Amino acid sequence: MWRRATSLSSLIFSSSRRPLRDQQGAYSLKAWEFFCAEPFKGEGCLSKEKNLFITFVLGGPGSGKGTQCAKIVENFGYTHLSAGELLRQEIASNSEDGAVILDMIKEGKIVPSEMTVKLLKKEMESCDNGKFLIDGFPRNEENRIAFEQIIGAEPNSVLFFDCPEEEMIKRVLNRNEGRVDDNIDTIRKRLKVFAASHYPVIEYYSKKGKLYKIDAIGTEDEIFERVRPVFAACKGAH
Ligand SMILES: Nc1ncnc2c1ncn2[C@@H]1O[C@H](COP(=O)(O)OP(=O)(O)O)[C@@H](O)[C@H]1O
Ligand SMILES: Nc1ccn([C@@H]2O[C@H](COP(=O)(O)OP(=O)(O)O)[C@@H](O)[C@H]2O)c(=O)n1
Ligand SMILES: [Mg+2]
Repeated sequence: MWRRATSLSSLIFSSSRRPLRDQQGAYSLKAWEFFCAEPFKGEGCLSKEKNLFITFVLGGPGSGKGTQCAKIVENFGYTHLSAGELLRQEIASNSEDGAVILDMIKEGKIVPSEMTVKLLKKEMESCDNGKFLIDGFPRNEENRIAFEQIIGAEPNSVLFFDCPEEEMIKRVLNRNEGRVDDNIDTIRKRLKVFAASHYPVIEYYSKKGKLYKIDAIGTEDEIFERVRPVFAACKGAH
């Protein structure tokens, strides 16, 4: 069950251009309740003193996660951690893990969670900012559980960019960043992995009332206008 099916999401992400005034008021109040919950104080290896405020950013390959994260950072002062980017940096470092990771990425497979969470943890620990956008993670239940166990934190909220497969394929093939996995064969494998593994994660956060499903079709700016109210409602709270 999506949040969209409930009052909040239908208000935030409805295609209606001008929500009614009282609807906007209701939305603001609810968004405040959901998004501005007490920041999580890390209880795992991350300092207990650090107030963590975590948003997971999910969606298939090419759904626009990275593009929208850049806009959120610019407007709302988050630190962006892309799981895929951290894995690519690990490959570039020529470490032992890097060799394993390269093989997995070429095949469109999900890298063992402890490797990915180790990289996320290192970044989170070395960052003064406690507000994190974690992009492309968790991609499956194993990722989700490993994060909870190793970091000792849960996300405050989860964005899910909902995009049709044909649009994702088109965008990835046009991405032109020289990635080893942005070719049609690997994309098809990644889409299969995505279809097989993302739903339980989405469902888990939906049941917790933390999921915000966003229609990922439109221009980058149009999509950001669907994202903005979610963060704007909370600006100044952290
Ligand atoms: N709304 C959009 N419409 C068309 N192209 C987009 C849109 N958002 C992002 N793109 C482009 O699609 C490609 C994939 O976007 P990206 O943000 O890297 O997605 P993801 O991180 O989900 O794989 C990039 O080349 C990006 O410039
Ligand atoms: N949590 C994650 C994130 C990415 N990855 C790997 O890294 C690849 C690229 O991830 P990405 O998030 O940069 O890809 P996009 O969705 O941005 O296209 C994935 O296809 C996986 O092989 C992973 O194994 N586990
Ligand atoms: Mg990306």
